[in-house]
Amino acid sequence: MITSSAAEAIHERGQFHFVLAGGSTPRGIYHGLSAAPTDWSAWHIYFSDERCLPPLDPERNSRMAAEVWLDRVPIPQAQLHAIRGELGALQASRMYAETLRTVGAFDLVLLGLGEDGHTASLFPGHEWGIVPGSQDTLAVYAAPKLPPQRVSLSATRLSRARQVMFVVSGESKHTAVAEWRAGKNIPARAIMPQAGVDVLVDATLLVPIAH
Ligand SMILES: O=C1O[C@H](COP(=O)(O)O)[C@@H](O)[C@H](O)[C@H]1O
Repeated sequence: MITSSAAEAIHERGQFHFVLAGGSTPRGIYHGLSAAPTDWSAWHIYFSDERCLPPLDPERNSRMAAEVWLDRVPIPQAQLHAIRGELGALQASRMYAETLRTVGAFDLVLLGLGEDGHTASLFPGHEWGIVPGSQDTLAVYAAPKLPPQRVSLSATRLSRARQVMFVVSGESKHTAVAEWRAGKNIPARAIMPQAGVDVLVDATLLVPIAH
C-alpha cells in the first residue's frame, strides 16, 4: 500500500511526501520498506511526532526509522526531515513549522494509535490543533506517556494529506479502537482528511469487543 501510494505520487508529481508514525507498531513496516523496489530519490520523509530526547536515544521515533530503514536506502539526506526533539519542545516545534512552511499536502500520512486513543503526540485533554488556521506543529508538555516533552504535527496539518493510514496492533488497543468505533472524541478522530482515513488493525483487534 505504501509503495503503491509512492508509485502513484512519483508518477503523477515526481515526488512522494510521506509522514511517518512513531512508536513500535510501524517497525516491521519500515523494515519491509528497506527492500522495496522504488525510486528513493523521489521520497521526502517527515515525522508525525517526536519525543524530546537525544538523537541517538532508542526511544526517539527518528532513531527507530533510521535503524531499520532510512539508514539503509539512498534517500537524499536533505529530504529526510527529522524533528530536532533534542532542542526541547518549543524550539523544535518552531523549527519544524519552518520546515513545513513550503510543503503542500502530504501524499501519505501513516499514524499509530496509543492505548489512550492518542495519535502522533496528540493526547486526550491536550491541545490537538483542530481549529482552522491552527499551527502546523505543537510543543507538547506533560504528556501522559514518557517522555513528557514532545513535538507533534497538529491534527489540522496531519489532515492536509491525500491519504491517511492508521496502523493499529495489539490487544492493549482494544478499548481505544472500541471507543473510536463508538464515536468517542479521541484524538485519532480529529484527523479528518478530505478522503477519509484507512485503519489497518491486526487480527487481535478484529474479534468482537466484550462489554
Ligand atoms: O508515543 C507514541 O505512541 C503512538 C503509539 O505507539 P505504539 O508504540 O503503540 O505503536 C505513536 O503512534 C506515536 O507516534 C508515538 O510517539
